[in-house]
This record gives sequence, structure tokens and C-alpha cells, in this order.
Amino acid sequence: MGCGIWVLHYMVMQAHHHNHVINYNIQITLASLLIAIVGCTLGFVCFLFKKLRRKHYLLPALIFSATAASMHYLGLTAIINAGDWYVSNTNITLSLIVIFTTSLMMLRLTHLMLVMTGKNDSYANFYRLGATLTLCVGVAIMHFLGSCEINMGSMAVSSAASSQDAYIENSLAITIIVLVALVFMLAIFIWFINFKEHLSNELLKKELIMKNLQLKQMTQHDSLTKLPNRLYLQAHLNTQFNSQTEPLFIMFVDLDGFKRVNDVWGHAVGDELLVKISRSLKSVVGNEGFVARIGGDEFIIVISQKDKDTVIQLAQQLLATISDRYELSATTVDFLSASIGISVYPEHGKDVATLLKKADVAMYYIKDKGKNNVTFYDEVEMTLPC
Ligand SMILES: Nc1nc2c(ncn2[C@@H]2O[C@H](COP(=O)(O)OP(=O)(O)OP(=O)(O)O)[C@@H](O)[C@H]2O)c(=O)[nH]1
Repeated sequence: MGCGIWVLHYMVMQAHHHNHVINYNIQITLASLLIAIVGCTLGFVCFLFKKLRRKHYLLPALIFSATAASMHYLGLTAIINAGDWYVSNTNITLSLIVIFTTSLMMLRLTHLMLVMTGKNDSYANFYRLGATLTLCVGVAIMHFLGSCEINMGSMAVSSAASSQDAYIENSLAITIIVLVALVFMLAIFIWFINFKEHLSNELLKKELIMKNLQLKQMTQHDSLTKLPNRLYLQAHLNTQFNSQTEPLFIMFVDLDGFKRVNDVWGHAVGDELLVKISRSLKSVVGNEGFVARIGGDEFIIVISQKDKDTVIQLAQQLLATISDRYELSATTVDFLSASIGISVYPEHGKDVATLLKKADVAMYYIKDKGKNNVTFYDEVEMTLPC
């Protein structure tokens, strides 16, 4: 950055006095370059060391403006053939105010750029450009204010001096060109590395998000039917409990006679049937409830409902659907039924384990009583031994 400001200063100098050949004392010029590098490094170390708090812009801004001003005014004394020159106190003061204000603005924009990097890279780039432009404009204005009264016209150049000056000027021009080229090459190189790193980071980030989503899907869903699994069900019920205002009905659905399908036609056909049944259950429940598969031929359906009769109707509808004919690749299944046990939150319990256990007890009661039916836990409870 120090090199950049320095180069900018000398380019502006040449542009400002484009109709004169300006020769510089090389030692003073290099001293101004050293000041630019050391000052900018110090300024940034101070800025970053202070952990980016707004009140801490003051010291780095002072360092930056002092650096730019010393570089500028030292640069003026380096002009060999400047003739009579004079800069008024008003202009010096104004130039100092300008460079201090623009340094503050540049630091604020750099701060914003650092805050936005990684969060929103387009904004970060916008602030980065803003900080660079602000500083360039500041240096340029300071230069014009601080050198507008230099009278290059009154230069008295002897021929002997002019050949030596020409030599100095050439060496200086080459130095400047090499430095400019180096600064630009370095800037482009750093930008390229950053851009590549940014691109690969973005790709990695997207890949990571996708993999996380896939992983979440895999850990929370049943791979065969794609229905939520026991883990997802537990999380779902826990969130439901926190926001529940009306009773939650937990239906434990276990297929009757499913083993026969596996035994007679094989597991692949059994899988096909499980997928079809899962779709049927989902289509009956629709958006009214939540369907999960927690094991082999066991499903849990969660319904939020005030009215018990509506739940019984839904359970009957489920039984009818499960008893449908299933056209499978190897056979047709028309002997399936299901046993359904229901527990109610908060009546039968306030935690997932208790409610699932009670729905399971009710479901087994139906199995014992001949299957293909539905009952609530409280109806079973009375028959249980004390
Ligand atoms: N095809 C297939 N079968 C499974 C899967 N998971 C478990 N099973 C089988 O499902 C059957 C479930 O057993 P049960 O519930 O006792 O069988 P059932 O014939 O329905 O018995 P009841 O419930 O008493 O009517 C077992 O044979 C398991 O091997 C699976 O993912 N795919």
C-alpha cells in the first residue's frame, strides 16, 4: 500500500506539471518511499491491533495522514528543478485536513470490508474498492492543494545540469516504472490467489451444505420409504409438546400378517409393499398429521385434534386403506390389515417414551383381541392387571 501511494503521488506530480520535465533528487525520493512503506505498515498494524473499534480509527488515521503529508512535502523538496515554489499555510492546512478525513473514511470502509468478508463477499468487494478510491482521491487532492502554487516556469536550468538531471530523471523514471509494474503484478497476483481461494472456498461451502443436508436426511429418514424415522419423530414430538394447545393423538400402527409376504414372496416384495403402504398412509393423513416409520412394519401417526371422534374416523379410514388390494410386481396382496393403539398427550403422558409405550400397549391389546381394529390406551388401561 505504501508503494502504491508513493507511486500515485509521483504520477500525480508528473501529470500536474506535464509541460515540464521534473527531475528529482534520488536519495530524498527514496527516503519518501521508505516513509510511505513504514508509515502505511505502522498505520495498518495499529488499526488491526486495536481490534477494529471505531474510536481506534484516530491513531491509524493520524499515522496515515502524517505519512502521506511527509511523503508529499518531502517529495516536493526532492524536485531539483522546481524553480521558485511556495505553498501557503492555508493550502498546507487544507491538504492536511483532506488527507486526515480521507484516511478516516478509508479506515471505516476497510473496517466494513473486513466485517463483510465471508458474510457477503459482493459488499466486501464494494467496500474494498471504496477504501482504495477514497485513499487515492485523498492523496490526489492533498497533492493538488499542496503544490498548486509551485512556479515551475521560473526554472533556471544550466546545460551541464540538464544533462545530469536528464540522467537522474531517466533512472528515476525507470525505477518508478519498475515499481509500478511490480506493485501491479503483485496486486494482480494477490487478487488472483484470493479469487481462486474464494472460488474454491465457495465451492467447498456449497458442497459441505449439500453433504450436511444429505446427512441430515439420511439420519432422520427411513431409507426404504423415505418417511421420517424414530429420531425425527422424537424431535418432532418434542417441538410439538412445547407449542401444543390442543391434544396430540399418537397412533401406533402395526401391520397384521406382513411376515407372510416376506416368507412367501421374499423381502423385495415385502419392501415394495411397505413403500406402497407408506404412500397410502401419507395420502390419508395428508397435511393433518405426521407419519413416521419406526421399525419393520410399525408406523406412528401424530394428529393434533380437539375431537376424539374425528381421530377414530381417521383411524377407521386408515384401516380400510391398509386392507386394500396391492398390485405388486410378483403378486397381489389383499389379506393385509392393521392394529392401531392410540395414546393422547397430555392425558396419557408428557414425554415421548411414555406416550409411545402406551400406544404400543394399546396396539398389542388389539392384536390379542383378534387384530384389524383400533383402541385408545385409557380403554385398555382398565383391563390391565394392577
Ligand atoms: N421386507 C421387509 N421386511 C421387514 C423389514 N423390516 C422388518 N421386516 C420384517 O417384517 C416382519 C415383521 O414381523 P411381525 O410384525 O411379527 O410380522 P406380522 O406377520 O405382521 O405379525 P403380526 O404383527 O403379529 O401380525 C418380520 O418378518 C421382519 O423380518 C423391511 O425393511 N423390509
